[in-house]
Amino acid sequence: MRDWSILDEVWQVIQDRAEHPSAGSYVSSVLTHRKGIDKSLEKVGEEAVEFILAAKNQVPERTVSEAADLLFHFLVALQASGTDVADVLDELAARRK
Ligand SMILES: N=c1c2ncn([C@@H]3O[C@H](COP(=O)(O)OP(=O)(O)OP(=O)(O)O)[C@@H](O)[C@H]3O)c2ncn1[C@@H]1O[C@H](COP(=O)(O)O)[C@@H](O)[C@H]1O
Repeated sequence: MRDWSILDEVWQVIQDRAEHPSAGSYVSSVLTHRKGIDKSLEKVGEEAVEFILAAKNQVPERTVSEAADLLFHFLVALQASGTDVADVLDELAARRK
């Protein structure tokens, strides 16, 4: 099984964009959007719907692509909400039986 380090890598770059916004960065454009946090929350909603449709219609390649979009936008939204992904992982770990 592939390890999950790519999620950590993407999370780190999102932190970096939040601390040092840069022109030409998509993440920066979302985090500094005039709509504020609503922009990233809208993206999570859109990508969730696209993922659901792809999975429901059993289109494997599209399901993978939409799942990646959803994970990415979810991480951006966590940052926008001031939530540390480490707290989310701790919460999951605490639920292990
Ligand atoms: N994983 C992603 C990723 N997935 C999707 N996207 C971008 O998300 C945007 C959303 O596209 P859509 O078609 O959903 O919508 P749109 O209408 O074009 O854009 P919106 O106005 O709705 O946001 C596209 O511009 C994609 O390029 C991503 N942009 C960045 N990343 C990661 O974030 C890192 C930092 O990116 P920058 O901040 O751009 O340097 C990259 O190295 C990647 O690892």
